[in-house]
Amino acid sequence: MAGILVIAEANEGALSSISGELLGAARKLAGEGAGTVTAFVAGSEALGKELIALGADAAIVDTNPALQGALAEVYLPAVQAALQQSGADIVLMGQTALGRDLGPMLAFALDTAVSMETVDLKYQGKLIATRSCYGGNARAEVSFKNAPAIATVKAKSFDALPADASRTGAVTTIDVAGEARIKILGVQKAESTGIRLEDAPVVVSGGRGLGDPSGFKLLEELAALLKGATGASRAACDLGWYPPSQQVGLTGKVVSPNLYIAVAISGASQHMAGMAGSKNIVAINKDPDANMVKVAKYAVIDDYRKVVPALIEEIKKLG
Ligand SMILES: Cc1cc2nc3c(=O)[nH]c(=O)nc-3n(C[C@H](O)[C@H](O)[C@H](O)COP(=O)(O)OP(=O)(O)OC[C@H]3O[C@@H](n4cnc5c(N)ncnc54)[C@H](O)[C@@H]3O)c2cc1C
Repeated sequence: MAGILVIAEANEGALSSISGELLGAARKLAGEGAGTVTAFVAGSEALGKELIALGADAAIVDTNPALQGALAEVYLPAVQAALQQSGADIVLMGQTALGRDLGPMLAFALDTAVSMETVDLKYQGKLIATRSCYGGNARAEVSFKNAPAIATVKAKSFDALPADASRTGAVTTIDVAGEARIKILGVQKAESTGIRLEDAPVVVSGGRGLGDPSGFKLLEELAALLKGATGASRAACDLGWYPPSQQVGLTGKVVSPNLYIAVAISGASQHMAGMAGSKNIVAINKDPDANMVKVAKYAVIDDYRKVVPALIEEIKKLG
């Protein structure tokens, strides 16, 4: 057995961004000798073709409608069938609502182990996974005694490859689903206005140093001018100053924008875990020794109440 099985995810008929990122990771491993890449997805054959374009050598599409509820116990026998069909000895899935349950469930069923919160992967004759541990303060490299090696991969850990419509590969269908012991009574969408935090090219985040929730109004104004989104540290969210859905960090969203403006955020490791991949970091902080100032490309050392309004005025002048 050799090869990689990627568990792709789709939402309302469209592939989720984690699917492309997992295929980016799988292609890297394939380049290091891990074998061919098979992608599994629940939905239509068209999704299978999209997965081939994004880097899969073959795709297995499960057309059973029961999988649309994205319950791990319903997915389990389907993924086992895909694993058998593909002959893969590595399984990659997202650190998502589905992957968080499915990874351990699959590992238990197959008497193997799972690397959760995986942030990097390499293949050196066997899979080696790097994962966050100790609340994001350290990273551990793990390998696997048994096969298959299973990893749930954090969003934004790998880049998706550009879709290449000229790539070819077999798309096969299966119709397998487990029994659901959980009944979904309803689905409530999180309210969101404007650009999604995870997709925004610019993120302006605020922390406890804002002093009160009104500081976020300024940050929202700055973010809107830069066509970006507003995020927050956990401390600010825990104080009830900003919605938890906008929290950046280890236990929040992972973002990698072109520009991350951290306003009154100290730069704790758990916050950094969510934004360290940003291309350019700007810190606005009173404390020159704050960790965020140390990692930033540019820093303004002053009270944000002076800096942010001045920045807004200058940006407005640019038109
Ligand atoms: C298991 C675990 C998971 C966690 N997950 C997350 C997570 O996902 N995301 C996250 O953010 N945190 C997370 N945390 C919390 C994290 O450890 C920090 O406590 C938190 O990030 C601190 O938030 P902060 O930077 O806003 O606040 P503080 O650390 O209090 O920093 C406030 C900053 O504001 C500056 N400041 C104060 N006043 C002003 C002013 N007027 N103008 C300019 N600057 C000013 C200060 O100099 C300071 O640097 C987690 C912790 C644990 C244990």
